[in-house]
Amino acid sequence: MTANESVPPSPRGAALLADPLLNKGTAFTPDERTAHGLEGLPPPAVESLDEQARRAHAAFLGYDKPLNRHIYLRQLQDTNEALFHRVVTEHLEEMLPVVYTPTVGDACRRFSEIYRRPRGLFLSYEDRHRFREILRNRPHRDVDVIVVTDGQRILGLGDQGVGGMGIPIGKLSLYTAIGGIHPARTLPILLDAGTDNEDLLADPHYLGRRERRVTGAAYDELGEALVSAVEAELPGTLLQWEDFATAHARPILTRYRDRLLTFNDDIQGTAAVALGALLTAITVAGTRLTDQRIVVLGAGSAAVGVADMIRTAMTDEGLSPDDARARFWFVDVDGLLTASRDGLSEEQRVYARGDEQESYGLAEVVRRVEPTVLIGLSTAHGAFTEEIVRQMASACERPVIFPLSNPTSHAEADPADLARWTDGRVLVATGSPSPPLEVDGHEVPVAQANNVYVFPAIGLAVTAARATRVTVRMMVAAARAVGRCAARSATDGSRPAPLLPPLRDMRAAAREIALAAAVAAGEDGAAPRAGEEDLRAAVARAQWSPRYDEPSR
Ligand SMILES: NC(=O)c1ccc[n+]([C@@H]2O[C@H](COP(=O)([O-])OP(=O)(O)OC[C@H]3O[C@@H](n4cnc5c(N)ncnc54)[C@H](O)[C@@H]3O)[C@@H](O)[C@H]2O)c1
Ligand SMILES: O=C(O)C[C@H](O)C(=O)O
Ligand SMILES: [Mn+2]
Repeated sequence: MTANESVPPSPRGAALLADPLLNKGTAFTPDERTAHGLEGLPPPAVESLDEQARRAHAAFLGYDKPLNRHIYLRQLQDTNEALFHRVVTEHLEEMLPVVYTPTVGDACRRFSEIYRRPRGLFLSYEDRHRFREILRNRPHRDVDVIVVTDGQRILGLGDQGVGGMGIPIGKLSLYTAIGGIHPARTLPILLDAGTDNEDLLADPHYLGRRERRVTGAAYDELGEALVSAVEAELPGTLLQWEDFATAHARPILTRYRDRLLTFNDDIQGTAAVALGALLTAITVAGTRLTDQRIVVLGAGSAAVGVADMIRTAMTDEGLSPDDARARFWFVDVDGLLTASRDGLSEEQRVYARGDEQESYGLAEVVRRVEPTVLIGLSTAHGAFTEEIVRQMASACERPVIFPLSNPTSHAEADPADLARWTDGRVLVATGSPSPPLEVDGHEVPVAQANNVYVFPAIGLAVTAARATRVTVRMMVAAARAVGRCAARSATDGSRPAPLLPPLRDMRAAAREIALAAAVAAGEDGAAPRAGEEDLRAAVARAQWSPRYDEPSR
């Protein structure tokens, strides 16, 4: 800071209580209350953070509906960040479905109705020439992680316009609660390109641009305006792309992955968690990755991203690229992807079958292929029917079935049905949280194969290792680390086994996954070289635990 720039005065009194990063509420001590002009403002009781957290948890439980619990927690976050994160961290299993998927989907749908206070930045197409200036209005100077969406493909719910802001906010809450990125160093961004959702366009309360989405060159200009503003104003910040429609997701990633520190969570984060869960599943099943026959329902950016990473792992294990490709059958809304189909993108064409002429539907593909693995990223609720699952299970001892579409209302199957239809032989993971299964009188948790196992760890990795790029090898290393963490908690004999580490151990798992990605970053020249023990220490240091401290602002 130069002599001419003045340090902004620390807020006092009511202004201090209104700053969620400095506010301690009832935890301000009598001395602090005197020193900062707070006497008489909070009620007389002086509480510790733990006491506040217990009271907040009781208040949370006082709401019955998940959306009301979400609103309560968001309001707590906007009032007192340390307290919010303490409560979420301590009750991760209970609160993840409320802060995040599936309830965040409702919060996005009803964004304009439940809106209370601004958070992050809204960048509109009209302002594209002034993004750098607007970025300077960000609430905090130094940012480690940005999550940006344009709201066009929110979970499986389609175009939510500015309502999509719920997703970057939710994801960044978990960057903090799990990855330990300081809340002051996170920035959610909503890129407002308009909306094609007729209900929103007609809704008098809609809070976004009431215009149709810009497309083509204008859309590309919008993305470029964001990237150049971030490069100029926040160089070195991790930029995570989230819930972009498939038509934009991959082109954006291809355009920017070698230019700045960036990744697409739906393509790469999803892939890493799916591969991690698959590696555990085949360990439990006692089979080899290179022997799997994999049917994928859905051929959007998430599905192709998952197959691409599994394919990389297969070639790492000795399969030729062509043989690895031949292990996959993709089925989308028009049926099997075949070489004779028109309109496939370059990434999809990789998986188009040359040996089949007809675009059979899923049931027929499962009958012909006898898959060992069935992955759903289709948004098609209930698409893994009893007939299909029984057919698969008749030809495979331990069918691996991952209905990964979110939220729950779009999942391809319910794990309890899968367990019934396979006599408990299924190895299952879902995208949204699922209640535990009853197997032989025991409760068996169902793994949540959601990119939440990966993105907070990637944030922690790049921050600790001072990485400048997110490389493919970093993501594959993260996936393998997810698998290792899970293998430790998977029971070998029990049916079905949990395929991912328990949510309560996620902060520890995030450190291990981050370490693996950080080591890979060094090997790839994407971060300064450092020894593993130094990196382990750097990761541990970088993981902030929720407490009252002096945030860097
Ligand atoms: N578990 C996770 O971590 C995770 C991560 C990313 C995405 N997802 C979920 O994956 C889903 C898809 O995401 P995307 O970005 O790839 O979406 P997308 O809209 O780009 O792709 C959907 C694909 O499914 C196909 N499809 C649609 N209806 C179908 C049907 N009835 N039968 C067969 N195929 C059908 C479409 O043809 C398309 O190929 C979403 O529900 C999203 O929430 C989950
Ligand atoms: O947001 C999630 O829960 C996972 C994933 O990013 C999705 O788009 O479904
Ligand atoms: Mn997503």
